[in-house]
Amino acid sequence: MRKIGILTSGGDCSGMNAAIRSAVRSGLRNNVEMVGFRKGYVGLMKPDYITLDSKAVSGILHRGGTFLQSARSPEFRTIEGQQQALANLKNLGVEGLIILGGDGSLTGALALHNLGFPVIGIPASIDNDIPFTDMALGVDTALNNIIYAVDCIKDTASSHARAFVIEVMGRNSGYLASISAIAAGAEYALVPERDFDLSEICQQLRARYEEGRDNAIIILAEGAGNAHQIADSIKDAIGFETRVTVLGHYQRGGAPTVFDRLLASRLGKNAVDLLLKGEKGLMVGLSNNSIITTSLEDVVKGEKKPHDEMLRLAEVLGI
Ligand SMILES: Nc1ncnc2c1ncn2[C@@H]1O[C@H](COP(=O)(O)OP(=O)(O)O)[C@@H](O)[C@H]1O
Ligand SMILES: O=P(O)(O)OC[C@H]1O[C@](O)(COP(=O)(O)O)[C@@H](O)[C@@H]1O
Ligand SMILES: [Mg+2]
Repeated sequence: MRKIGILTSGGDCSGMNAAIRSAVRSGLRNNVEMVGFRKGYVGLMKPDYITLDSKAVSGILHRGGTFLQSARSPEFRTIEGQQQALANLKNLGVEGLIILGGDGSLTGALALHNLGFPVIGIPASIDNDIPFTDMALGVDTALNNIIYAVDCIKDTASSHARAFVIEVMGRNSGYLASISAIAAGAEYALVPERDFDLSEICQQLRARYEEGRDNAIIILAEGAGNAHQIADSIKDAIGFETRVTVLGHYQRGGAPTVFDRLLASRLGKNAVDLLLKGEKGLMVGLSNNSIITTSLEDVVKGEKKPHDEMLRLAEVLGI
């Protein structure tokens, strides 16, 4: 293989830059020309690309976001958009493509694979909603961002005897909410995967209040409800003073953690190795601290299940 392309698609996350750097350096070491498409599938369809030499990827390992930029592209969902991308790849002499992104981007990767183009996917989304990898890129950094914010909010919640509803991202996944609730010692994690009874929660908060515990942290996954409505319900039911903090895109940026830097470096290199071995239509992932591969078809069909042990742990801790 003489030329490999790489792109970052969907919601950005910390670790994307580190993965690009690793893939580029691995490719160059094998005398492969590396090109980066800008703004995900948008750049693939235009085409908008840059040649990536070793210098182009220096100084980016520690930076959040993606220097190739990312985008969501409705046009790429159409067969016309995909054919356009394919034609550009052929014209440019690109023989393999590495796609970093979440579940949507990997569905796009499968579409290219099904059209006969060699593709390897790298799971990258703070939502951690991609099956066949314990962790996607960016999840660990996002969790650390959340924990820092929750620790800060806990201080002021305690000073003012308030209940805080802290909304975290995750689209339809409660992963960030449940794991950060465990790690930050929150009182509740409200997630789409588990039904909750707000009146029961209010009763429990009142009982805690009567015991002298006059502040609480409720971490709400964005897909599980409306933070302001929940805070108002708590206030109306028990008179507890409430505040809402929506952490928003703060969660997605910042210097990647050591975990994300290492995972990114491992996945980037492995993606190149696979293409050079003639493998295609696969996603690289992490399982039991080893790099594994799964067909993109299984990834797209699969569903990420909440980890039983974590659910039990949350239960034992009363979250
Ligand atoms: N079913 C699909 N077929 C082809 N491309 C898709 C499909 N779903 C998503 N994509 C492409 O992937 C992009 C990113 O997907 P999205 O779900 O927004 O983010 P993420 O990849 O982070 O989950 C979309 O804007 C679209 O271009
Ligand atoms: O950045 P946007 O376009 O506002 O999208 C926000 C969404 O992106 C995410 O941060 C990441 O999701 P994806 O990885 O699927 O793109 C979600 O948690 C959130 O719902
Ligand atoms: Mg997604």
